[in-house]
Amino acid sequence: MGSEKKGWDYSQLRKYDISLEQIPRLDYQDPKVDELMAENEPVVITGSKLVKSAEKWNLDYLEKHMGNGDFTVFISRNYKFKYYDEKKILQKLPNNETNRGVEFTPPTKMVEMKLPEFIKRLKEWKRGDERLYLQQGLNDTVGPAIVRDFLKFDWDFCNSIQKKQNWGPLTSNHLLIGMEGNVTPCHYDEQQNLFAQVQGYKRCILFSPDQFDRLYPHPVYHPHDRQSMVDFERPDYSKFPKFKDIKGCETVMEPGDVLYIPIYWWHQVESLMRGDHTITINFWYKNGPTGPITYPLKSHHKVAVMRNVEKMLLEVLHDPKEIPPLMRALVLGRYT
Ligand SMILES: CCC[C@@H](CC(=O)O)C(=O)C(=O)O
Ligand SMILES: [Zn+2]
Repeated sequence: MGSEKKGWDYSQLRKYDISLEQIPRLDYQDPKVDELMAENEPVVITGSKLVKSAEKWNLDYLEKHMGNGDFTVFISRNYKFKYYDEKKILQKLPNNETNRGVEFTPPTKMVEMKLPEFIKRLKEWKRGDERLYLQQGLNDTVGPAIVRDFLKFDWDFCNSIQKKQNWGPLTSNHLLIGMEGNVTPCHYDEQQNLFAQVQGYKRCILFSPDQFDRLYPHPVYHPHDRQSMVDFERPDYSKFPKFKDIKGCETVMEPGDVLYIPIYWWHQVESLMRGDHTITINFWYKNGPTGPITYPLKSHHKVAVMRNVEKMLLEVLHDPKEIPPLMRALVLGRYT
């Protein structure tokens, strides 16, 4: 996959003991793109003009035109930005009761920051400093120039995909400005995703939903729901033995590339080390109505079933510790 002529090389990729194939890279006019997407298979779509109007979005342009709004910035003491759901953290409610969350220390701080401050900290960053990752849903607080660029995205291109693949509505576009070396650890989302690279190089490592039992997601009630418990750089094979058999695929995104990340597909995303900052715009879509059910169920349907079983068991048992003995009694010696 190394491609010096394209401005990056292997030394900028973090090293993992994982077998990875290449995600196909196909021109946006290639009919095979639609076939792969229809099969919920990832594909890098090249040559589209989806975010061409944003190719001029360098830091100076953004500072000038992004407006004076507050942007959501995550701050990490290391290079990882593992997502957590605040609503699942034990919280004191106004009436001194608590929600049904869990004790949890967030691994990153989430702050609201003006863009000039974010850019200043990005430019002044040196090794050992806290890392920053701007992750902001694009909304109408941005300046008119950005709105103009946004309106000039190739909406015919993504709307035609949405229609062909029978997806639900576009729910959001997130602007992602990451520092070189930042990593979003392995997780899955419950939406279809067109992941459009605007500036810099981003490595995307993907795993099919059928790798669920090799990636050990946190329990559904945990703030790190949907996130893998496995630390790719130092996997604990005693706790996560099946991770040894993990099989995935990867690509290094270049400006202009659009990666289709299918719903429920695991992905880990890294801004190349010793690269420049990266800018990405993602397009999250609700999934469309499930087509005709065929048996055995597809792996992503089984993930949805497992999530529902977990939620139901938590609802009726209340205590997560009651789940393993009940599931063992239900399965062992009876279904095994
Ligand atoms: C907030 C979204 C982060 C992104 C990964 C990355 O670019 O670091 C991702 O996981 C996605 O687009 O689904
Ligand atoms: Zn994601």
